[in-house]
Amino acid sequence: MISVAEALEALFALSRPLGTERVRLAQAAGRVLAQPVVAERNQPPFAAAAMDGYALKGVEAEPGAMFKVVGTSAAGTRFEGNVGAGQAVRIFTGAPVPVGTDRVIIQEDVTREGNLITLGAELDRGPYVRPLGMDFTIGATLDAPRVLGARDLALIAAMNHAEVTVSRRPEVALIATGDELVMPGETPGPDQIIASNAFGLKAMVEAAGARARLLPIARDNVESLRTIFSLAEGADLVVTIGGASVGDHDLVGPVAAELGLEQSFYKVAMRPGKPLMAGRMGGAVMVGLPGNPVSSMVCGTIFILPMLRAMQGLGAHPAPRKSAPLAVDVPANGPREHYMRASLTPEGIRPLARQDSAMLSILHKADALLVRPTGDAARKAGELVDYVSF
Ligand SMILES: Nc1nc2c(c(=O)[nH]1)N[C@H]1C(S)=C(S)[C@@H](COP(=O)(O)OP(=O)(O)OC[C@H]3O[C@@H](n4cnc5c(N)ncnc54)[C@H](O)[C@@H]3O)O[C@H]1N2
Ligand code: MOO
Repeated sequence: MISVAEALEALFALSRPLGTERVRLAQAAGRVLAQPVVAERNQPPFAAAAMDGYALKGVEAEPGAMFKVVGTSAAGTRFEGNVGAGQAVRIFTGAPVPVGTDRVIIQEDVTREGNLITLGAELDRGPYVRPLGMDFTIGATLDAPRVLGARDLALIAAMNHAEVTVSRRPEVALIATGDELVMPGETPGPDQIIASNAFGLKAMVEAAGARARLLPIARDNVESLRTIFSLAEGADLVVTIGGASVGDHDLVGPVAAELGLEQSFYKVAMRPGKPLMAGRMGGAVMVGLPGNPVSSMVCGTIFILPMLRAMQGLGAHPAPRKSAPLAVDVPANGPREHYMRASLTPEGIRPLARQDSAMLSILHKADALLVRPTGDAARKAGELVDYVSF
């Protein structure tokens, strides 16, 4: 059995970065920016008013001073003239500050009669002028790679780009296997259960930028598995769920081998998730997840998500870890790296009472996976331990 770190290395070796494509900005949220974005303009492109009021020369802004209003500068339509001594221009937020002025007096500090304004006894400090390029200037760069979020997209739009170059979304085919499974909403037979894993994994991989294809359930026979594998044609990553262990009905490995799987590894020293397999299958990477519901979701978090990030050009990095003090004592760990379902409390991280890899209700309560290294000694409450957040 190989270690989790070795398995991840092998998976990264299989996960080549996919190509890139251009997408409209409105479709770019959540995508991975593949090329830097460079500002094509200054923002603001002119000195702009930050408040509604009157633009005038700052040196003339004395309490009680009077000015003649000679025009208007609105957002979108500037005042074209030159503003002389004793003159002011009515101005609105976002409008270009006229030539000859460098200060905006807010309208609350002004009384106006006809074309004459008088400044109040106490003036706001101002100057309420945003200099040209105050936000960013031509050539300012947003670096790649990065996952594009709301703030990135607002900035890229302001830089005047209608499209961006992003990594192609990984196509992920999800194959649940087992005679015991029926789809949610169907009526299970007496010995059947509901197929849940592929739904959790679909949500997980889509949140990581992939496009998921939920294939029909493959039955525990060679023909059915062959047929469903053929529906995965064209995917970048084929993920099977279940049928990975050593039982007579665990046929995923043999059928995948018959279909050309070049196996990279089988079995990892981790708990849950031991019977994990992976390899290259034609143009795709194949990962065989264990069927136990918690095992498949933990393996999704620890292996599939980092692979999807690597495929999208974000680099080969394990699931990010943080550390927290233990809220309780924990016993020594065995020979497999243990990802314990745990909750983060004000007292520290606390493993949940039951750790059976079949229990989705426990996984659902957990907000962290407490990582116990292989052969780790017993640990006391208060000792710092690593965890992976969900
Ligand atoms: N003799 C041994 N038995 C087992 C070993 C072993 O080393 N020796 N390993 C155990 C471990 S650890 C795991 S994990 C499981 C994984 O087995 P498989 O990957 O072959 O999974 P299945 O047997 O198909 O299913 C296990 C369990 O999960 C349920 N399941 C499967 N798919 C789904 C799904 N899509 N949605 C919900 N539940 C699913 C299935 O009904 C079983 O209850 O093997 C141990 N055995
Ligand atoms: O490896 Mo299994 O996933 O412990 O239940």
